Amino acid sequence: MKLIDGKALAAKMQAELKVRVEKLKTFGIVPGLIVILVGENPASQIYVRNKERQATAIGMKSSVLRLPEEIEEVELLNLIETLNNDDTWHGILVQLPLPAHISEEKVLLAITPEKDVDGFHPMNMGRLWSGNPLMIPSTPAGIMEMLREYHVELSGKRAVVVGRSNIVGKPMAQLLMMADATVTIAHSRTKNLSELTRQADILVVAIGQDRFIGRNDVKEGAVVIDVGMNRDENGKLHGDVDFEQVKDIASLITPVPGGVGPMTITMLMEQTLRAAERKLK
Ligand SMILES: Nc1nc2c(c(=O)[nH]1)N[C@@H](CN(C=O)c1ccc(C(=O)N[C@@H](CCC(=O)O)C(=O)O)cc1)CN2
Repeated sequence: MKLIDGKALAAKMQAELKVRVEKLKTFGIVPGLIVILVGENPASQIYVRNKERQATAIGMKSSVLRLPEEIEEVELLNLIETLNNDDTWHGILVQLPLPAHISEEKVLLAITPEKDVDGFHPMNMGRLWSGNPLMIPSTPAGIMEMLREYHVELSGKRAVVVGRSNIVGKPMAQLLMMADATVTIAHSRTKNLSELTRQADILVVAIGQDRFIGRNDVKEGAVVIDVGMNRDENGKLHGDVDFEQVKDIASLITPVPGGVGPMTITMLMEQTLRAAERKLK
């Protein structure tokens, strides 16, 4: 077994992004990312702080708008509209999850697709599925970078994605398909799931269930990517894959923490930089 070190790859990419940011600044463009956080979800607060820190560390302009939990949906939509028209910001993102009284669908639709660095706007999702992406959701984009970095051959390989969310499962499947893998999407209602996962050369698990995939669900030599982040009663973080059971079966495996997570934020920086670089064209 070899570990896929997401933390190390993210650090390497950040150094490369910093160079690109400096270059863009010589053309008078300072890439800007604005993050909107509604409420006080403790995990979201950490992710948002990390996004701001990372953006600043690579030389980008960054700000976080912290809004009260009880903000009205219309107020949030108006704010997004103002940011859509503000040239300071090349990337706008709304941290998820949102409070229950706010429609996630309406909010994501309000962000102009050119600034939607999360790639969650239906137009960006559609463009990805049409094979002509503008913005790609950060988690699957980061996974593709990891597979590239570790020279994982995808063409003609059997990939199984467990999870069908708009944020990870669906875009992941499409990116793997664009790389000529033969892709199956499985989910919580899939019958005989293990039969499917055992056929996977590349297994991506994003089902949100603690250590859901074990020894008997993985083919010998498979590449296993774990998107899960589940905290146990002691606060210890576990993936959707039982790392201890699977580590000696897989040829490559991502740890949790230190695998997919760090790449998610770095790919967000990359998308923001790309959005700013488009201003040159
Ligand atoms: N607007 C968005 N909201 C959310 C997204 C997203 O991509 N866009 N994804 C997640 C949260 N998320 C980024 O926002 C995120 C989650 C986790 C990590 C990470 O680095 N995890 C670490 C472990 C952290 C810990 O100890 O808790 C790791 O895996 O090593 C980065 C980003 C939902 N919301």
